[in-house]
Amino acid sequence: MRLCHERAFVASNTRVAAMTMQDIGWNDAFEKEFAPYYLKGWKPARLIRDNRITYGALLEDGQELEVSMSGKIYHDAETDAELPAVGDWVALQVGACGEETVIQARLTRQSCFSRRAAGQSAEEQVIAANVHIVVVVTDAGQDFNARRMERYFTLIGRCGAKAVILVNKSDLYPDAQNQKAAGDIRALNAEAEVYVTSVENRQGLEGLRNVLKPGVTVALVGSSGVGKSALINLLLGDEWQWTDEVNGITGKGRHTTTARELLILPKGGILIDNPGIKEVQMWTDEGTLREAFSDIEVLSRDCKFQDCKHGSDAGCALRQAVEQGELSSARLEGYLKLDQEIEKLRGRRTKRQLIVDRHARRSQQSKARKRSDRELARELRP
Ligand SMILES: Nc1nc2c(ncn2[C@@H]2O[C@H](COP(=O)(O)OP(=O)(O)OP(=O)(O)O)[C@@H](O)[C@H]2O)c(=O)[nH]1
Ligand SMILES: [Zn+2]
Repeated sequence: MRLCHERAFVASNTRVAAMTMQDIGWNDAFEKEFAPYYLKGWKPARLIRDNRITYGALLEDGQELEVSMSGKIYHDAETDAELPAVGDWVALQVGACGEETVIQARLTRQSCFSRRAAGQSAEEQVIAANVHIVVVVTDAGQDFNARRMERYFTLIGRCGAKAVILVNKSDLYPDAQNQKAAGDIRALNAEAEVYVTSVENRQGLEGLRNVLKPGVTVALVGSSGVGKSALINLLLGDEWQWTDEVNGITGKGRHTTTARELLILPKGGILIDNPGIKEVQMWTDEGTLREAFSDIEVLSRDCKFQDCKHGSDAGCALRQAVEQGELSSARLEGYLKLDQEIEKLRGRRTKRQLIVDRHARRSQQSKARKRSDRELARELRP
């Protein structure tokens, strides 16, 4: 079968063209889940671009296809979060000449990096699916914000990914300032890998390079202007110079931050770049909140009253810890604010659930009505 709308993904970059499914994130669990789809003649592919109506999908043979969702996938999804997203593995029914290639199924996500959608919606927004590592880029100056970092950690923890933090632009700040920022970040999350880097001077990047291995999917996030694009260009650029094939990966030369993209790095690793994320909004649950602030949770057991609001309540252990310098007041404020936010989120989620339930009931009723109409019509048929 010849494919019409296929585009060579990496036409003359032999190193990437020789990649395997594992190089782009495939593993045994996906293989097992895919078994019934092989029987239908469907092909596995990873979504590398979200064009809203269509998606870019990368197939085993290195071909990139423009694909669309089947009606079933669209209608079965109760929330946007269930729709295919960049990083998802899907089953494609590849169209013959002139026919569309259609996503017939989405494989179970092994992890999912998501946030609450902007605006009033309580709906989860998937940033990237099947992510192993989230790299947060920040700097020790203007961008540094421990509260925001806490939020990143909450989201990353919920996703089950490893956190790698780059305190970038180190060439612009005194070493002590860079080290202090890195130390503050480590204090928030002992498991995070924190590196002081200068993309400009190509310094401090060994740690990141070490986690970028074939098959490992990395999502790159951070405020605007912290150096994400510069970093991507560096990671891709090295190899581009090697291969003399500057347009090999994106087909348009240097990486541009216009759409969500999944990039296969020439030296191994899969990078998902999310230019859209200016500020991480929370999509989380109480459990994750408690985990992120487990030290405060433990402290609060010493509050005199079990329902202590940690405000002006008498005998508040948290306030006392702040007074004694054992807990930073900013961190306590962050904790209290997150709590409020989750309350609000829960309210919106309940409301949304009601709407979904009502909708489901209505469509059940209308289906039942249609069924009984059909039965009646059949009975009345001469
Ligand atoms: N001095 C210095 N400048 C850097 C460094 N890394 C990046 N820059 C510069 O900072 C500016 C912004 O970097 P970008 O890579 O465009 O930032 P970004 O995170 O991709 O920003 P968005 O695309 O808006 O999300 C550019 O002029 C970079 O050259 C660094 O380590 N040191
Ligand atoms: Zn208290």
